[in-house]
Amino acid sequence: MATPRPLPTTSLQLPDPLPLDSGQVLDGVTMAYETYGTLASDRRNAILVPHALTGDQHLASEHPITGKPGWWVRMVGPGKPIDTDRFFVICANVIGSCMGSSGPAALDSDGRPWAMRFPVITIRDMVRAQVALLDVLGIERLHAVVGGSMGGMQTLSLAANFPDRADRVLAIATTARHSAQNIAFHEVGRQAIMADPNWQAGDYYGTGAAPDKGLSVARMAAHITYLSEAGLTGKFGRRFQDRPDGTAGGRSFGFDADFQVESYLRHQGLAFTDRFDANSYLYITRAMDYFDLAEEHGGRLADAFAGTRARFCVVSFDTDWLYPTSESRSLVQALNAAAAPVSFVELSAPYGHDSFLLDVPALDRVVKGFLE
Ligand SMILES: CC(=O)SCCNC(=O)CCNC(=O)[C@H](O)C(C)(C)COP(=O)(O)OP(=O)(O)OC[C@H]1O[C@@H](n2cnc3c(N)ncnc32)[C@H](O)[C@@H]1OP(=O)(O)O
Ligand SMILES: N[C@@H](CCO)C(=O)O
Repeated sequence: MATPRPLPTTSLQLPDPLPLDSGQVLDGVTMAYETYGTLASDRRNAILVPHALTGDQHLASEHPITGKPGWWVRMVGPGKPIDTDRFFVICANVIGSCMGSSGPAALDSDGRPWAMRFPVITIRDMVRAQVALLDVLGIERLHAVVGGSMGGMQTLSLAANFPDRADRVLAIATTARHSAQNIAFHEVGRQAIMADPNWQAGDYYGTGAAPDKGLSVARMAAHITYLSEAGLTGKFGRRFQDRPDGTAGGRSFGFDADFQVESYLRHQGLAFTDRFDANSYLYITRAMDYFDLAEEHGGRLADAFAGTRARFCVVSFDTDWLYPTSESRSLVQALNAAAAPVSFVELSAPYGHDSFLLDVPALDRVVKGFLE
């Protein structure tokens, strides 16, 4: 199958100041985004794909830092479930992130990095920025909005706050509210970053020493939550890591990475620091923790969807303990109570929360079917 041909990453400045949930207003917001496929003359074939916590606009194109394929290249492209021969697909880096859209690592109008002067943002703020981008692109109504994890939160927020903007809403491996456990894991990560002496209250840009140790530990802890016990056992079990000289590993009676799973996590943590900014990690995890769609709409989740005319599809994975199926069921019940048309499927996959990024053919079928 042909590789999708994205336009190169583009960025633009939103024409109007962006009002934020905090009460602040963000001026001169930059949105970095990629598009795939061709916009139909009636502009009705657009699909917005918001990304997850550490994702970016490189949905189906090579990542410029890691050189790896885009994070959903298996899902998006010609003939794929999100078929770029039919649909015009838009993926924008969320505000607060670090791949070109406005965020703590970007420069303020005074030419200095925002750092911790960047306002605290919410999922709804991210969505406001994406809707403003759609306005600039002249897309009034989406064929669909599709996202997993934090991308799924954005699909729900868009449906709730901009009910006329999407015909279909596909929310995968997500939740309508961050739980105490979700917040707790994020707090461990944030504390690891802020305890790193290189963090310097967020003013580390240009010092040559970023809080990589803290960010790496944050990612290690978070990465465990994206996997499943069975997945980790299947991949590594209690096997020892070979030593750097190639000899068989074992108990070192020290604190090297004796076990493969330790070595793997250290690798995941370190690799993450190459592509992600520690302050962005603070801001985006905070936005996720604040996410509570019911609270935003008077306390009853069904009321969040009162004005929607979209069709919904909710997908969970049986091994996802971060956003378990029970949370998807609550979401579906709320959609039912709002009389919104919704289909729901719990898919079986061994990989845990990150199953939505991996090879799960049943997910491909659900996505393709729902977009028809
Ligand atoms: C939705 C969005 O917006 S995208 C989100 C952002 N993107 C991501 O989260 C992608 C990063 N996450 C991952 O890669 C996640 O691990 C997954 C679960 C999605 C990918 O799973 P898999 O493809 O099965 O990869 P896996 O988890 O086995 O990791 C492979 C990596 O671990 C390394 N590794 C495997 N075993 C070991 C070990 N014993 N010691 C050290 N490193 C190891 C591999 O060398 C490989 O490294 P590389 O990525 O630098 O090439
Ligand atoms: N692993 C993905 C999903 C987390 O929810 C990410 O890093 O964004």
